[in-house]
Amino acid sequence: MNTTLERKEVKESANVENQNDQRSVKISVRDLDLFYGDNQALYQVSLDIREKEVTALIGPSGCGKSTFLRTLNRMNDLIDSVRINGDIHINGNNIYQSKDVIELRTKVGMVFQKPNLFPMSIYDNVAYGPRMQGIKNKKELNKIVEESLRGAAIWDEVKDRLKSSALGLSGGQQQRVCIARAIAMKPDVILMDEPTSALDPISTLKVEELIAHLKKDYTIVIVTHNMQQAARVSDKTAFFLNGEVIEFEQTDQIFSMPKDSRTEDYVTGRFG
Ligand SMILES: Nc1ncnc2c1ncn2[C@@H]1O[C@H](COP(=O)(O)OP(=O)(O)OP(=O)(O)O)[C@@H](O)[C@H]1O
Repeated sequence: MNTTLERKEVKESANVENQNDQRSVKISVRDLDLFYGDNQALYQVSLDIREKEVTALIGPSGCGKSTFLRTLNRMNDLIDSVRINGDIHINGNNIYQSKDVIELRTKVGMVFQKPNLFPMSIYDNVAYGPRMQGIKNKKELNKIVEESLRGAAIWDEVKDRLKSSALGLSGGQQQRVCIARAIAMKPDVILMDEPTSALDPISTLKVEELIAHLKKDYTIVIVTHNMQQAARVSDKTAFFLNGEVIEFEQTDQIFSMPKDSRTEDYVTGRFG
């Protein structure tokens, strides 16, 4: 039987280097610890997220999934008590050494659990970010808005009501407009924190189809409580428990042949 140390080494090498992976590493996380004041929420997280793949983060409530997701675009910086050790490189740049957090959040977009559109028209919601970046030309904005709404598979549903309030759309439509708003910033990476948990099954299916489509162009990291969803949409899955990554592997392996008994217990519904 392996010692704890040997198990840790096996786990870490599986997390960070898999010879079968052809795609290049987009996000590299090493030895990441995160504290809220005196409480540690993440322990020595090390993993590589590859470009144009969907990576799902699963695990029981409070295990650190959302905390980890938020480290990837420094959203935790907004919380005073947070302290972080370790490194995160995106496209080879150490994001905690860079001063330009706005640029980081442009490149690493985020979609939240509940749609959070502004109380303005559909058009203005999607054009908001590009306008903030200084794009004023009407034709250029029209093009960005149309391409983003098409990219989020909602153009046909809203093209005749672009000037109407975005808040008049259904929850599922609003969530796809949120995705369009993220796409309008031309990100590299899209983070999704339980993006379908407030949606009905049909809207959920549409967002899942959209995720499958988006991964042609974007690297996606998604937190989900729904294990069928992780199995349906993701290429890789990381299982978190008590702030640690217990196992990070190809999704089909996590669900059919997990290496760690704790992963198996979780994916077979024995706890969580
Ligand atoms: N803003 C915060 N201030 C202090 N502690 C926090 C804060 N946010 C999260 N925590 C703590 O960090 C730990 C991890 O929480 P986190 O929300 O990341 O877990 P999670 O796996 O995403 O949970 P859930 O699935 O319920 O959303 C928990 O113990 C939580 O109480």
